[in-house]
Amino acid sequence: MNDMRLTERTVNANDIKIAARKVQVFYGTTHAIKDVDVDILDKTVTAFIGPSGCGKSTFLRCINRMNDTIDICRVEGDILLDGEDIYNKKVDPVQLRARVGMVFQKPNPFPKSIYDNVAYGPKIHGQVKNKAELDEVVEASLRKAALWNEVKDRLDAPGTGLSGGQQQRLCIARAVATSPEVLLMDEPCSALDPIATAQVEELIDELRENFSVVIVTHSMQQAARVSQRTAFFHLGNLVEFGETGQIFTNPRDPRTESYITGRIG
Ligand SMILES: Nc1ncnc2c1ncn2[C@@H]1O[C@H](COP(=O)(O)OP(=O)(O)OP(=O)(O)O)[C@@H](O)[C@H]1O
Repeated sequence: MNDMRLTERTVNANDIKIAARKVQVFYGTTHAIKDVDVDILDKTVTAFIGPSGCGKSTFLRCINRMNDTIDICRVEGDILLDGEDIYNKKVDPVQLRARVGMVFQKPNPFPKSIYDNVAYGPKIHGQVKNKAELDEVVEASLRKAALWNEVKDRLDAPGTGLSGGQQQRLCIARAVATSPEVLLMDEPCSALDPIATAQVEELIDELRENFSVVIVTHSMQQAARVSQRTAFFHLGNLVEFGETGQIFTNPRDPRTESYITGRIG
């Protein structure tokens, strides 16, 4: 823990982007998330930490309704994006996911070219007028994901032919291409080497200039490096939520302290 570089950055925007209230999640009879209230701030990186199985990914998936795709999963309570209930019947989950993008633990590029992987979202959401604009979005997104230099000469090659780390950066480029307001990242660096991890962490820091990032991570060093706020989950409960520096240096709950000092997990 000594090499942990605690984030000194202050939170600038105090706007609440996502407000979760009394959120409960069940998989059949398994009660995976219990009464979670949390405010995710705009232009802020929020880290979700906690031992395996505590519900981090489940709660993350509530924020863009990815749990809708799991038959036995039931979500209760309210999740508001800019004050609007994302579980309202009028909300189209596909539109929601353009606003609340997601990067998964395992890179999952489409079986398409590198170019088409990134171009897909802006095209289906009608965000570009012509090929020149699309080219610009593709290049800008690949640059943001620190992948442009490695792929600029082979944009027509299949995305699935890239290395694991490159595929993950391609998925990040795909997610940022629609200019989401919120980006959810579920252990995005677990398939990356230290260099690519550092690039992605840098990218996360840049992304928060424009929107909110929520990252699930098993690495407390990573949480400390990239986030301004940290939420500690344990057995489906949100035990503690606050400024990252406070959570790591002065946790209020003994369960948080045990986890960050390596006694549970
Ligand atoms: N698709 C599913 N079907 C049934 N139960 C599930 C499903 N996904 C998760 N669960 C259960 O929900 C609980 C929380 O799991 P979740 O994957 O959200 O935890 P996590 O904190 O992200 O874990 P990890 O760090 O290991 O990824 C666990 O008890 C898990 O077994």
